[in-house]
Amino acid sequence: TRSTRPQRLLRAVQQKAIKGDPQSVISAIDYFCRHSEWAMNVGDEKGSILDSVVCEVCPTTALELGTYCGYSTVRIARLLPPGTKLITLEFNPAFAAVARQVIEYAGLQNKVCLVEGASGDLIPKMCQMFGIKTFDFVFIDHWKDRYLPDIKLLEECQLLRKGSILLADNVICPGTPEYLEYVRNSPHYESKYFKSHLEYTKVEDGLEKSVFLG
Ligand SMILES: C[S@@+](CC[C@H](N)C(=O)[O-])C[C@H]1O[C@@H](n2cnc3c(N)ncnc32)[C@H](O)[C@@H]1O
Ligand SMILES: O=C(c1ccccc1)c1ccc(O)c(O)c1[N+](=O)[O-]
Ligand SMILES: [Mg+2]
Repeated sequence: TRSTRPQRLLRAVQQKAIKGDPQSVISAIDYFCRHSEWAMNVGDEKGSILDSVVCEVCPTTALELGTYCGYSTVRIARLLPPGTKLITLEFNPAFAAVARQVIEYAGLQNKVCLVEGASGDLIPKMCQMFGIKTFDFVFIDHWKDRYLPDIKLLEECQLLRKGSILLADNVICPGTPEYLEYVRNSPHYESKYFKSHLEYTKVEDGLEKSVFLG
């Protein structure tokens, strides 16, 4: 049977990257997506913005909604100091299986906790599962119609604190209009748009960074 795109992406990592070297894993995936097959990773251009926000926040607790093949998971985890954990949620078992191998190839399995399941079910369990009180940083990159309900859920579960940073991918393409309207108009958030491009294309897209004000 034909391989899947995530499986072909994983093979490219295994053939081109150096085991234990996160940057070479990132470069191998970006090369594959530019020259072989487009895939919905945040990519190198928006990835650099993601890197700068992670470095600025220096999170001790971080959450990622939507793992896919683990590209952004590796980007974030490689920047985290020892002792900090990135929790990443993925409800597609086939994608999760590939992501685990990509994360392990990068040597970052001790900084990442990949949980298989739907964000709507797992977010309310973060406290009991991990003893997490609040998240310093949340990267939002799952299906676009879930962005707004899931940040409202994070608020309800009291998983955000004054100063928590939300960084949302694809606010222009494919677009997340309800989410944007909410974080830009709510008195509980201060938002800023980082203009960029849809991964591996010239189409406009960008990231929205929102600070929770409490
Ligand atoms: C765009 S991909 C993630 C890309 C990844 N963040 C990166 O940049 O490398 C979106 C992923 O979110 C997953 N997903 C969508 N809705 C979800 C949900 N409610 N809970 C968990 N995973 C979800 C999809 O299966 C898919 O793998
Ligand atoms: O929705 C798509 C999409 C829509 C149609 C075809 C392929 C992908 C998409 C495109 C770029 C992204 O960065 C991204 O995160 C997603 N996504 O699925 O979450
Ligand atoms: Mg995206």
